[in-house]
This record gives sequence, structure tokens and C-alpha cells, in this order.
Amino acid sequence: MKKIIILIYGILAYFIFLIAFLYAIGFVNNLWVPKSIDSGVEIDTLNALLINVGLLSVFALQHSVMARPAFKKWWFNIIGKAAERSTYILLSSLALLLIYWQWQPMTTVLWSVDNAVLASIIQGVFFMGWLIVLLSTFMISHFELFGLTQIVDNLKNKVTKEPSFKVNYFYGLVRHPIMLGFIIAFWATPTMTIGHLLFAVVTTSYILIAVKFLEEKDLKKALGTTYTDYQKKVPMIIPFTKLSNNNTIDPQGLKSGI
Ligand SMILES: C[S@@+](CC[C@H](N)C(=O)[O-])C[C@H]1O[C@@H](n2cnc3c(N)ncnc32)[C@H](O)[C@@H]1O
Repeated sequence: MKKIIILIYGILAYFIFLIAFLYAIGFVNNLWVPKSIDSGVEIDTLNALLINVGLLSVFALQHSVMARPAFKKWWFNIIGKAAERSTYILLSSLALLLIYWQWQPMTTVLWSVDNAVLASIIQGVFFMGWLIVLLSTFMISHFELFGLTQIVDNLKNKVTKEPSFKVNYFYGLVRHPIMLGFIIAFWATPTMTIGHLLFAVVTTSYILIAVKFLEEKDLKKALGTTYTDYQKKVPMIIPFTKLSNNNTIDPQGLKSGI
């Protein structure tokens, strides 16, 4: 019975994530959704700034603290291994929904592309960013990343395998394609308002800091020279910026759990 409840919980968490992810696409570029980054009644600039930075900080804190190995180890004992990832996904999605709900528009336009062709190209780049995000999740392990593998294995009394380190497809071009996709999607807009710029600057800064000082630190600790070799051969976030594009990585390392 407990396993079925965990299964339903995990599936629900995944659906809430899907809603938050799809809503993000509309939110960031003012498409389709009732409340977007530039819609709603404006309040004074300082209050809007404080509220928006506060909202993004809630997401950043939740996302960073709950992803650390030490926190996970402690949290496993409370929530159980099977439901840990789903809970992480659920809380991240709720933090995103809070951002969409409470975001304060700051609609002064900083720049706007009037040329229809150029605006369509920028819109295309925006969608390409989201596609990179989605495809990259499948290149590491979409279902494990979003907790579904864990809840199904739990139902089958199977121990979920430790995720393996990947250097395939986009991961051979940059070390963080998911984050690259987000950065592209957050900056590619035909009309840049103060609110959108704030969103892009804060999220990009958070991504770069979290990736460099948290995620990569954990990966280096878990994988040792396999990861440092990978760092030497594959650029962090901008493709083709390393002299050597030979990304052959020690195959022994690929088997390590991370
Ligand atoms: C949200 S994903 C982001 C991955 C990566 N930073 C990116 O932007 O594509 C975070 C998880 O991916 C894992 N991860 C990062 N690089 C990986 C790789 N090359 N192969 C497998 N898992 C990886 C991390 O250990 C972490 O659990």
C-alpha cells in the first residue's frame, strides 16, 4: 500500500513539474498564459525589485540546499530514498509556481526588435533554448532526474541504480547543456523590459554560481580525475571554447555512481 501511495505521489509530483515547466515557457516570453513576466498591475519599482529578487532567492535556496549530497543523506532517513527525488521536484515546481503567481511586473521597455523577421528569429532561438533543456534531460536520464525511475523501482522492490556519468551528445559539447538551454531561453526575447532583464540577470548569475561552486564541486568529489579530465576537455557552458575538442573520457569513470 505504501509503495502505491509513493507511486501516486511521484506521478503527481511529475505532473506538477510538467505544468510548471510548460507554464515557464509562456511566462518568460509573455505567450499564452494569463499571468506572465510583463503582465499585471505595476507597483513601485523598489518594492517590485525586492519581491522579485526574494521570489527568485526562495527557488535558488530550495534548489541548491536540497540538491547537496549531505542534505540528501539526512533527508533520505526522513522521507525515504524512493520519494526523495519526487519531493525535490515537487518543491522546486511549487517554488516556480510561487514565482509566476507573485512576480511583480516592471514593464519599462529597455529594447525592442521591431523588424518582424528578426523578432521571429529571436523567438525561434527562445524555443530552441527550451528544446535544448528538454533533450538534455533525456541525454542524462530524464526519468531518473524527475524521480519516476525511483518510484517504479520501489514498486518492483528493485534498488535504483546510481546514476552514471554521461559525456554523450550535448554533454560532449558543454558540461551543462540544461543550464545553457535555460540561459538562452531567458535572454532571447524580442522585447526586453526591466522585469525580464532582472529575471535574466539573477537567474543567469545563480546558474553560473551554483554550477561552478556547488554542482561541479560535488561531481569532482564523486568522480575525481574523470570529472577534472572532462573539465579540461569540454567547456562549461559556451560550446567550442576549448582548444582541444577531444572529449574521450576515462571509461572507468563512466561507470561511477554520482
Ligand atoms: C538539473 S541536472 C543539471 C545537469 C547539468 N548541470 C546541465 O546543465 O546539464 C543536475 C543533475 O545532473 C547531474 N549531472 C551533471 N552532469 C552530469 C553528467 N555529465 N552526466 C550525468 N549526470 C550529470 C548532477 O549530478 C545533478 O544530479
